[in-house]
Amino acid sequence: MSFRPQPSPPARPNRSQLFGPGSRSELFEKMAASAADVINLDLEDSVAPDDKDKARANIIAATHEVDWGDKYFSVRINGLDTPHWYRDVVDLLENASDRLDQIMIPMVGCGEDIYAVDALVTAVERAKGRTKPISFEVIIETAAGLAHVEEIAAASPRLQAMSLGYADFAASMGMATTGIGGTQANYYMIHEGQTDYPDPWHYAVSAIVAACRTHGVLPVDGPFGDFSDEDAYIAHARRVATLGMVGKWAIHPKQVKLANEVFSPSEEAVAEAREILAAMEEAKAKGLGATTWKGKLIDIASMKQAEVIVRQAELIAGR
Ligand SMILES: C[C@@H](C(=O)SCCNC(=O)CCNC(=O)[C@H](O)C(C)(C)COP(=O)(O)OP(=O)(O)OC[C@H]1O[C@@H](n2cnc3c(N)ncnc32)[C@H](O)[C@@H]1OP(=O)(O)O)[C@H](O)C(=O)O
Ligand SMILES: [Mg+2]
Repeated sequence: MSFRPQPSPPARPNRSQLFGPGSRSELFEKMAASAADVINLDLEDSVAPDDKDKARANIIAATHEVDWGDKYFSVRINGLDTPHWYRDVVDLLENASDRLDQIMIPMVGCGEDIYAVDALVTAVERAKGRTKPISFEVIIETAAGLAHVEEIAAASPRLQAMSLGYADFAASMGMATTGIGGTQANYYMIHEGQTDYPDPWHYAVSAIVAACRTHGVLPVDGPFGDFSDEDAYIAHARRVATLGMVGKWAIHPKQVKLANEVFSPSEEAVAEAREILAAMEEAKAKGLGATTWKGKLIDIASMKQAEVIVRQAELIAGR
């Protein structure tokens, strides 16, 4: 370990983030009744330009009128290259209730983007005497965002989570696909007559996870567009969970259950993790730093791996 310890991310469940357009207020009660850990009401791409004012008003009303239970409540504002974002921030911070937990900033390209939003949020919080600080989530969905991912992860103490936005990311990178996440038919290898479909998103996912883990931010996987294909959603979610992501977006309510299942450690995994911890405690008591468990090497690093699983299970049990 470096002399600088790795900070822990916020201790709250973030397995599933259910999205809904701010312009479709008829969905809000259904979203509140869902099993999602996080709610993302949208002011950005799922809201037409002429509907932005109405969507803001709907969301502000929803912070006062809808019972969101213990869900983390987040609103996606418009990008900093639009004329909409400052009004999103000012209207929300001046008029939303304290139920507003988070602002999600899309299309971030550098640390200064976060600085700009932070300055505006801080000014409105002070002016209005808001005592509960608003947290941030950012979306990495441009080439610049990925190139500056670590600077972005370090940009503000408000930052709690970072997502990968597959559609805009693919467009920004000039990727030859219209798919939103998942396997890409043209990204394949052939070996001895067998076709294999590697993961074209692997680098971006791993870069985001590394930046997040370095700065104590939750790494979250973005949308999977084909909401009719549950098996493909699960496959993608399992892959990114293996790489360190803690949760995934749901752009349709049926994806919430899938995300919650994939990002909750199984009973078997938790039992094994506890066994590893117990075996290592026994080894340590004998003055050993490594031992054998089920015919395999385990050591201090195995304890850290096991602790990740046990911590995640405990967080979810408290949900
Ligand atoms: C890609 C980039 C993104 O920005 S993704 C995030 C932004 N997108 C959204 O917010 C879209 C969210 N989803 C929807 O708007 C809808 O789910 C839909 C358009 C995808 C489908 O809506 P539809 O009403 O046609 O769906 P049905 O299958 O008929 O609904 C069944 C049932 O569920 C209710 N419902 C639908 N959606 C939601 C929801 N989001 N939350 C809660 N409930 C929902 C619906 O009303 C029906 O209810 P019932 O009638 O059975 O009572 C990204 O930035 C990038 O770059 O990658
Ligand atoms: Mg996007």
